[in-house]
Amino acid sequence: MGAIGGEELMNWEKMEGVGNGREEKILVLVRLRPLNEKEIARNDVSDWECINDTTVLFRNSLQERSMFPTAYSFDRVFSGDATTRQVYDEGAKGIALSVVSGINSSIFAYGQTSSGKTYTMTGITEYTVADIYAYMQKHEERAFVLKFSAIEIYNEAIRDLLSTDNIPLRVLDDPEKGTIIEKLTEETLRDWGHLKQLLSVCEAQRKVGETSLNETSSRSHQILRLTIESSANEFIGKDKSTKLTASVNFVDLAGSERAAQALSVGQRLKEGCHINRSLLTLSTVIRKLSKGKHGHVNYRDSKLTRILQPCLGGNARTAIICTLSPAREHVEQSKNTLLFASCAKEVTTNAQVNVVMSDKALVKHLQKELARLESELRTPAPPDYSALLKKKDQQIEKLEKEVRDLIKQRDLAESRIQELLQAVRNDQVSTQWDGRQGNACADEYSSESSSIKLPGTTRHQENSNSPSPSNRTLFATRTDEEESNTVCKEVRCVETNESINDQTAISNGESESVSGPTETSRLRNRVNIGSLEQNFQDLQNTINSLVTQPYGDGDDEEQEVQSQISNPTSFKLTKSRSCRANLVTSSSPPEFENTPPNDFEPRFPGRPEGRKQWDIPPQEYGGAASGGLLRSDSQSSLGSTMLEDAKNKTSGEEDIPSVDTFVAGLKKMAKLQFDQVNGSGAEGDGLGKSVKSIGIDSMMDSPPADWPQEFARQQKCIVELWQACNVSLIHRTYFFLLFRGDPMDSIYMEVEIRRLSFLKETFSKGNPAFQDGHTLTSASRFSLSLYPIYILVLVCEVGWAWTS
Ligand SMILES: Nc1ncnc2c1ncn2[C@@H]1O[C@H](COP(=O)(O)OP(=O)(O)OP(=O)(O)O)[C@@H](O)[C@H]1O
Repeated sequence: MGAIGGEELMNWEKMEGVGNGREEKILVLVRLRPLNEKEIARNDVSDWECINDTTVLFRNSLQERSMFPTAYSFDRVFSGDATTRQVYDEGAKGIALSVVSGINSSIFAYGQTSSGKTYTMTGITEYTVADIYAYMQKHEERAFVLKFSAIEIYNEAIRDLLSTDNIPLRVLDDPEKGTIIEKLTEETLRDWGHLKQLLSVCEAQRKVGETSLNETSSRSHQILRLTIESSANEFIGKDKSTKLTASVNFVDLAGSERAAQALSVGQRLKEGCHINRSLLTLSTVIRKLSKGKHGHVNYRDSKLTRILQPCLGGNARTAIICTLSPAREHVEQSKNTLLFASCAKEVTTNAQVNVVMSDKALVKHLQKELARLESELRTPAPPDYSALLKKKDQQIEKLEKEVRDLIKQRDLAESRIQELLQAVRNDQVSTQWDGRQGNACADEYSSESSSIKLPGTTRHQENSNSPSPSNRTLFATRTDEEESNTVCKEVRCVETNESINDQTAISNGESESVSGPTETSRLRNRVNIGSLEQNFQDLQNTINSLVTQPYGDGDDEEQEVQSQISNPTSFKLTKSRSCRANLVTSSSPPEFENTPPNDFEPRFPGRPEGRKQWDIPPQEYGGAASGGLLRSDSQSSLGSTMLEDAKNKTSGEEDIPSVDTFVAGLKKMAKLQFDQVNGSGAEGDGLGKSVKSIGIDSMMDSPPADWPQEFARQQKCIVELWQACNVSLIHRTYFFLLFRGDPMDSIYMEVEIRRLSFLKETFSKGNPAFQDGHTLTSASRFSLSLYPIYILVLVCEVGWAWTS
C-alpha cells in the first residue's frame, strides 16, 4: 500500500482544486446506434441525425405533429458510425479516469432495450481498465491496489455476480462508508488478465433473456465496481502514510421496454415490469435532482437508486451515455430517453478527493495545521487593502448619494423659505396699506350699526398683496397667541378672544379691535386730519382704479380666480401654526349652481314686491332643542337662488324699494341661518358665533369620526350666509354705504370659509365629499374692492363731524 505525506496531500488538493469538493453537472452523452439487420430487413428508416457533435435532430419525415422538440443538445452526441472507442475517448474517459486521482466516478448506460447499452458499456469498461493499468504503469512512484466487485439487480433483488450463490444481498447504511452491500465479494486484482476473467464470470452470471427485440436482452441492472487505492512509494510503511481511494462504477442498466413491442410474456413480462419500475424511480430521482437539491429525493424507492445514490448528486463524477435506436418504430422510446437525458444534464454532483490517512499521519497533519493557525493568530496577515478600498469606495458612494439628497432637500427648503418671505413681504405691504386706514377700520369695527355681532370671537381681516384692488390675492390665516410668533404668517388675523382691551393691533398698532360706541368716538377724535387727507388721496386712487376696472366684467374676474385656483402658487392659504406650517392650496368654496331648488327658501322681508318672497319659518330651522341642522341641499337652494338673482341682475336693473328694509331682512335671515348653523342663539348672535363655537379648533386636534360630513355642513352654512349678505351688486353697495358692519362680516365669512377649506384640506385629502366651486372668491374680491368706498364715506363723515 502506498502513501502520501501531509504536504503532498495539500499540494495535491491545490493542484486538483477539489479539496473542498467540486460541483459539476453530470456529463450526458448520446449514442445513436446504426440500424441492425432486422430493422434493415424491415426497410425501417432512421429518423435521427447527429447534425454536429452536440446536437441530435429528429427528422420527422411523416410530418407528424408532436409535442416533442425536434433538436436535442447534449455534451456530446455520437452518430451510428461512431465507435465505442470514440465514445470513450471523446466522452467518458475523463470521468472514468478520475478514479486514479482519488475521485469517485460512474459511467451509466441508459436507453431502451436493444439500443446498445451493453455493447457500449462493455467497451467503455475495457478501455477504462486498460487506461487504468496504463496509468499505473506510468506512475511507478505510486503503489496501486485494484479491487473489483460486481452485482446485478434482478427483479429488485441484489445478486453477487462473482459468487455462485443465488442468495440475495442486503443493502446496509454504514455511518462511515454510506450505503454498502452486505457480504459482497470484492476481488483484489492481480493483473489485467485477472480482471478479464472476472468480467467473463459476470457476463456469464448475468441474467440474459431473449426477447423479440433483443436476442441477448439484459434482464437486470449490472453494476461493476472497480476500486483503486494509491499511495506514494516513499511513504509506504511509515507512520505518516496516507492513501487515495476511489471507485469507478460501470452501470449497464436494463433497457426499458414496452411489453407489446417486446412481446414479453410470463417471466419476461415480470422482468420487464421490475425493470420499468426501477427505471421510473431513477427517472424520478434524476428529475428531482435536476430541479435542485431541495426537498426529499426518493433514493430508497428502489435498490438501484439507493445503491447509486452517491453517483446521483453525491460524491462522484458521473457520465450518462444514453443510447438510441434509430428505428422509426422506437421513436417514442427514443424521445423518452432524450427527455431523461435532458433532465440528467441539469443534475449537479459534488466530487471530492477521497483521502484515507493513517492515524499517525492524521495526528501529524492536524498538529501542523494547528501550528499554522496559531502563527497566523500571532502575526495576523496584512489587511486586504483592495477589499478595504472597495468597502471605502462603497461608503463614499453612499455618502455622496446622501449629500445629493440633502442638497435637494436644502434647495427645496430654500425655495419654500423664499416663498414664505415673499408672502411676509406682501403681508407687510398690505399691512402698511391697512395701517393708513387703521382708524377707519377701528371705527368700522366699533360701529354700532353692525347688526351681526361677534361677541368673544375673532374678526378677520383680509389683506391684499398690493394696494391695487385689481391685483389683490386673498390670504387668510387664523392667528392666536401661539401663532402670532410664527414666521410664516401670511395673513394677519385679529382675535378678540378673551378681552377686548387686549386686542392685537393691526399693522402698526394703530388699529383697534371691536369695541363699543365710546371707543368709536374716542377713535374718531384721534383721527388726524393729515392722515385722513392722505387716506382720502389713497382711496381716491383706489376708486379710480376701480372705475377703470369695473367689477361688471365678471368673466375676467372669474377667469382670474380660476387661474389662481388652478395655480396653487398664486392662490395659497397658509396655516401659521408651525406643526401645520405647510402651505396648503386653498380649496375653492362650494359649488351651488347644481343644487336643486326646494321649497325651503325663507321669505326675505326686504325683497321687492312682485318678486319671490323668502319666508323664514323659524321652527323649520331646528335649533338648540332639536339640535338639528338643515339639510345642506335646502340651504344650498337658498344660496343658489340668491346667487342666480345676483348673476341675472345688473345694478341698473335692480329694483330696490327700501334699502333699510332690505338690510334688516337680510340681517334677520343671516342671523337665523347662523343661529341654525350653531344650534341656537344662546351662545351668541348669528355671525357672532365663533369658529370655536363651531368646534373647528377641537376638530383639528381630535377630529370626530363624522367630521367630514359635519364639516361640509358647517362650511356650506357659512357660505350661504356669506351669499345672503352679497346678493347683488346694488345691494352690496348699500351694504357698504349704509350698513357698515356687513362688509367686514362678509369678509370675515370669506376668511372663515377659507379657513374651513384649509381644515378640509388638512383632514380630508381627496375626500370626494367636498366639492368646491369658485363663485365666492370673485364675489369676495368684489367686496374687498368696494371696501375703500365705504372707507371714503366714513372719512367724509368723520371730516364733517370734525369740522362741524
Ligand atoms: N453501436 C453499435 N454498432 C453496432 N451494433 C450495435 C451497436 N449498438 C448495439 N449494437 C447491437 O445491437 C444489439 C443490441 O445491443 P445491446 O444488447 O447492447 O442492447 P441493450 O441496450 O443492452 O439491450 P437490452 O437492454 O435489451 O440489454 C446487439 O446485437 C449489439 O451488437
